[in-house]
Amino acid sequence: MLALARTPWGIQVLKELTKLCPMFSCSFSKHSCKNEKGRFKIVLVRHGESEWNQKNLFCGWFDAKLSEKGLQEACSAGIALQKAKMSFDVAYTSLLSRAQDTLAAALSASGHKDIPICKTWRLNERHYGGLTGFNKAETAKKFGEEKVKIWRRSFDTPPPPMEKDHKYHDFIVNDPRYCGQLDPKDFPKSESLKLTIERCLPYWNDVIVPQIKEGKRILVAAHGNSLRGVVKHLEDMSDEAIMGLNLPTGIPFVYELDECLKPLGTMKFLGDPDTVKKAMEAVANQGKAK
Ligand SMILES: O=C(O)[C@@H](CO)OP(=O)(O)O
Repeated sequence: MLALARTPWGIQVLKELTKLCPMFSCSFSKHSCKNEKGRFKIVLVRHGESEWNQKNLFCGWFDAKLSEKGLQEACSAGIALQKAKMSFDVAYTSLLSRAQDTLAAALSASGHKDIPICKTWRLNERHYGGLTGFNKAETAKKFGEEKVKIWRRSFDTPPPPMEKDHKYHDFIVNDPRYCGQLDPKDFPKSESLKLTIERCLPYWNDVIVPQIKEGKRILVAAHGNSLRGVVKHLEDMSDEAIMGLNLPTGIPFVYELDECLKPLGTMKFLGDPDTVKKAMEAVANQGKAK
């Protein structure tokens, strides 16, 4: 079976078989399913509003802090988790403060004390390259809304690269939080959603998935685009469909997963549907010229 999976035509055969019988992929996945009948659950949350979200700036790997509203959103996320009676054994987040601070506030507001927290650059926001620090509405005015939509939401068109003389280049590349995790020569210069998924998925598959399969209750606090990557993967969304997804800040969403980690439906937000809808539209509209 493994030999088959190593050849391109073998991968195709396995994909076709998997479509016919989802259990097939489960039985031959790297980690076998522990709970044959049961369902798994995973909770994901985009960080609360950051100071750069508030100013409508492309942020990416710049370490913007939470705004006051963002901190409140994070606390409300925790209260929503508590109301939904969600408890967690382990949490995952990025190396960026806005995600870590959201996680800390949400855990504390939901009454969690001292659960292990794993931090990885692989859950960072997508790198916004040369656009980092620019105002989204002004960029749309300059280059057109269509171009900005492609930079923000297309699957595989990365924004222009961040050159060495970019205002924020050295802040990011010399940031000590990456020491031991990411070699300066491996720093992205800009990332499309496709590239974001390529660096995020190995962590998802190798670290988070085995924990889900062990029955661990997991909370992931990350970013608009790293989470869009996870959602695309989980829901097997097309490159076109994912363009339409804008995640709101600070509202947790839950996936129920079957024994093969396929979602049993789409994401369920722990929030009032009208508020969620408006918050998603507001994120989409950030790229409109004012
Ligand atoms: O600026 C960013 O890093 C992201 C998330 O805030 O923005 P966008 O929604 O435009 O991808």
